[in-house]
Amino acid sequence: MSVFRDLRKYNGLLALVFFLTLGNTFGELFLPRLLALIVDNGIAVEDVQYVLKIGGIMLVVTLFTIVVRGSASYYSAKAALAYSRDLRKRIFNKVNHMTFDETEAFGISSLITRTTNDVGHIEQFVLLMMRPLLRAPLQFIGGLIMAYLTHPRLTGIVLISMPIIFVLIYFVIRVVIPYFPILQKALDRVNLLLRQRLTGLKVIRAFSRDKQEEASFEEANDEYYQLSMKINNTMSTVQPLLTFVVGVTTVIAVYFGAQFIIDGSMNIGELLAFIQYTAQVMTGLVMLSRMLTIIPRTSTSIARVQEVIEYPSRKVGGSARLTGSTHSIEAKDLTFYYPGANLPALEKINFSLKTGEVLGIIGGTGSGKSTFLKLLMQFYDPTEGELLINGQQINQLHTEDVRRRMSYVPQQNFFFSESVRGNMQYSNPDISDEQILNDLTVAKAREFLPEEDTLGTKVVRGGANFSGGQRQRLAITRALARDANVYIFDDSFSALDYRTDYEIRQALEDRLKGAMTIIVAQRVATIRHADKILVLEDGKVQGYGSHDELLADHPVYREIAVSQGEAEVSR
Ligand SMILES: Nc1ncnc2c1ncn2[C@@H]1O[C@H](COP(=O)(O)OP(=O)(O)OP(=O)(O)O)[C@@H](O)[C@H]1O
Repeated sequence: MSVFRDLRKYNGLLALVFFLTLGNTFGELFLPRLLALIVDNGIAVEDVQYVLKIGGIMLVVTLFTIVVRGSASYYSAKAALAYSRDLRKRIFNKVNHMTFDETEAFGISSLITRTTNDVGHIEQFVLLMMRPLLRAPLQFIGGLIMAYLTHPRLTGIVLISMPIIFVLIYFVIRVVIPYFPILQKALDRVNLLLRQRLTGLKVIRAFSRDKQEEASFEEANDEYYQLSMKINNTMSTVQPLLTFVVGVTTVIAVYFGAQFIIDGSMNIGELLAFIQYTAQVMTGLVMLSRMLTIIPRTSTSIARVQEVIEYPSRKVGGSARLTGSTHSIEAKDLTFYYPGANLPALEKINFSLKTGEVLGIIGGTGSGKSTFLKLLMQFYDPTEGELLINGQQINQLHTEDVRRRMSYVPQQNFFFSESVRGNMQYSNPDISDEQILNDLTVAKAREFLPEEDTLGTKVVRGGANFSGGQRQRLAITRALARDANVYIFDDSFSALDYRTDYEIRQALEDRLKGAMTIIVAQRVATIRHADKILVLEDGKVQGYGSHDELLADHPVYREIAVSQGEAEVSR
């Protein structure tokens, strides 16, 4: 199973744990034998020297057993924890390269549960496999052999209780197995609701949905509790039943052992040792039963983790490398369908853009503007037609080369809870303070930041300590911080007042002279000075040209411009 692939790295530790556990079990099997010798050959004949000698050996064996058991426990924990760390990393790396829709298909909350809770279950299993799984059969078989060597006939009598234990375990496992997948799904839902509560806080408050959210959470949480209780109740019946069987077996051993002592075929010391071996055999069985009950839970978790790490993630882009800078972008009948969609989100788009030019994209909601940007940044490959970068088909180019030359301001801004400087360094780790201050000035972000320690100003996660317009200006600064060939602004001026919008665009024009600029907007004012404007509607190009050309030739554009008071031709 590929989930366990990383365990191979710890073969050395596993071997060490194996030998330590072997030593531990042999030590434990040896002790009752020594006890029998002390009782029968020492105490019974009042030989103090013999008692002291065997007592000394018992002490050494006990110390040895303690040391090897402690070491086995330490090294097995070390291997299991290192393994689960590697597994979490593997899942993270896999998720890190998934596309948006792939992540959504799993569900973000489920991916979190799989990385934490499910990996935790597998870690527990690995820990159990290393020691108890070896110790249990060794104790069981070793105990049986030693009991047989002590008294074969009594061993035969004791063995009668074994099938009862197997039947018990079998029934419990059959009952609980179907509950585990449902239990993990219930936990996914608890996580989903919690996540929704934390990220959708404002919406929940604004619509006064706190009570409903609490009710939904309580319902999901209770479902998880009920399922856990059902599993727990079934599992917890095993332990007392097993203890009962073990107790009865011991009584049987003592009863028949006493008969054998009377008829002279057994000594008292041998009976004492025999009882201890019986206890070891039973402990081995109880341990095995616990592991068997953990298997269904683990197999559910293994399946869930395996599903992520073996997911055939859609590969975007190709292996061709881009050399030099990106100097032209061109679309020829570019068409795109989202996976599983019947209608295209973009249909037969044509345009071309060169260094130094600005492309404006305008269109109503859902017209395909963001989709076009996603194709450009290789979040998806085009379905039909061509999207060319420096004349090369984008789906043949390496994503790293394509994205490295682009800088992007998304529609929904996200910031890390770090200083302004830290957030800017996210797009360019080598940027100097002076450059950041310069870019803050271009994006008119400096004016709302304190003069003292401007770059050390704390940004709360998501940028929650700034207004919508301020966040847009910080996001523009972050995009400028990167030394790119293509700057993309996805509706990045929408929260700005007209004057600030205008001033920033003026400053950007100068700053981005040597690059390509793509501005997506709903406002004509934001894109009217672009060299070319693409007018999109329902994924199709309704018009393509400069502001003046479009005003003259395209009724849709003219309509939008008139409605926004931007119908006069450029000065
Ligand atoms: N991940 C997705 N899976 C399936 N369909 C999608 C996905 N994202 C967007 N769409 C669909 O593609 C079409 C274009 O969406 P897009 O986000 O590109 O619009 P937009 O012009 O950017 O709109 P807005 O201005 O509202 O952001 C819409 O009909 C939308 O429902």
